[in-house]
Amino acid sequence: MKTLLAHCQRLVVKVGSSLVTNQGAGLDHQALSNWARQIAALRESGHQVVLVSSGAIAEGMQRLGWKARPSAVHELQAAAAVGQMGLIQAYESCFSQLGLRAAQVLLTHADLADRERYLNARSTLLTLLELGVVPIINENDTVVTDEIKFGDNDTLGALVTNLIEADALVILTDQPGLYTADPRKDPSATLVEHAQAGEPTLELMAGGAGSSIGRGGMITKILAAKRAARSGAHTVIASGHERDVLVRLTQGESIGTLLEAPQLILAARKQWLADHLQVGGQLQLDAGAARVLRDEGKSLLPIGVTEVIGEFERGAVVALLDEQGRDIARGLVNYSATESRRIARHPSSAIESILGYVDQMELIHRDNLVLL
Ligand SMILES: Nc1ncnc2c1ncn2[C@@H]1O[C@H](COP(=O)(O)OP(=O)(O)O)[C@@H](O)[C@H]1O
Ligand SMILES: N[C@@H](CCC(=O)OP(=O)(O)O)C(=O)O
Repeated sequence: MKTLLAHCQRLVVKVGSSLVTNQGAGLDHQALSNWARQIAALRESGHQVVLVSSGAIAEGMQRLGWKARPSAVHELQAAAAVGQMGLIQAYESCFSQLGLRAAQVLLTHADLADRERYLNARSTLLTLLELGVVPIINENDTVVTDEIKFGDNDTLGALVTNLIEADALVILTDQPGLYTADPRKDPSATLVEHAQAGEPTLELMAGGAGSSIGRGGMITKILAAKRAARSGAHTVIASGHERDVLVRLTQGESIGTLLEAPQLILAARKQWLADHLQVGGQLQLDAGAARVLRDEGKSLLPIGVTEVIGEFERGAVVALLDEQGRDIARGLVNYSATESRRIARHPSSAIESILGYVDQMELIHRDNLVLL
């Protein structure tokens, strides 16, 4: 069990408001530089890390000189907009001192529910990781209100985990992990070291936030672990104050609470693609394309498509038909039906001259394709 995280290469690390701020008084710069140093060490050891960080509202309150968290949503949104500047400046300075580039990415849950935006966010994040950049994500609080009311970046962490198919979600908070009851209220509560993500009993243990700074509490972390497990990712809930917590976790040490995903990533993703999305259209494949997909696990290139059936947007789920018309696979398509029709039967090298731009060389990337 100890070694589970040791096998995880792509990680989403989420740090909550309760950690990022210094008892509510602005940002804890020492803590930020500490995580940046650990993330730099992780990159050195070949890991890819996306950071989901809260703290915009807390920092905004400090900058605006507000003593108490406002209850009016528009004031929270204003504070988040002011504070996000400080948050990202602080990270930028920590990472640049370590010779690492960071990038700011603001997302909403709705962005990730929209297929086209989902694919755009996915390819941007994966490109940033390939470039060795550390993406720092927060909610785009200006355009949403639900999240800000519940203060729940845990869910965003899980959605990002699903989006980039991370191997693990590490949720750092102000407690050593999940306890059998809220330890602030029940001193006899004990630490849960290991459980299966999605186990219903976990939800009974978790209470709301313990401080006036954090909002979601443990329940959002438990639900985030359940969601992360849908794409096969394990979740660890641990204290952000624990020395070298990220480095030690990836070395296989058992710290905090490990919520294990029941399925392997590919199996879970397969299930998700096969179960959760309706088919927007169909692509008729030639015999060669059907064979390499089936036997060699390749991506689908436009040259192997003979006909495009239906109307769909980029990011739609389409069915892939073999020469006999059998539905052999599902996949998320990188081009709309109109574009797909134009590039079908052509080599990928011709995409740019036909469409005037290239998004991806594949019509459907292998990672977004499941054989039935
Ligand atoms: N079963 C539990 N185990 C641990 N902490 C719990 C539990 N139930 C509720 N909590 C509370 O959840 C808080 C962490 O959530 P929150 O304040 O929202 O943090 P964050 O800002 O890191 O998301 C803890 O400080 C604790 O008081
Ligand atoms: N996006 C906002 C609120 C997010 C939030 O409070 O989340 P969390 O403390 O992680 O449960 C912020 O950065 O302040």
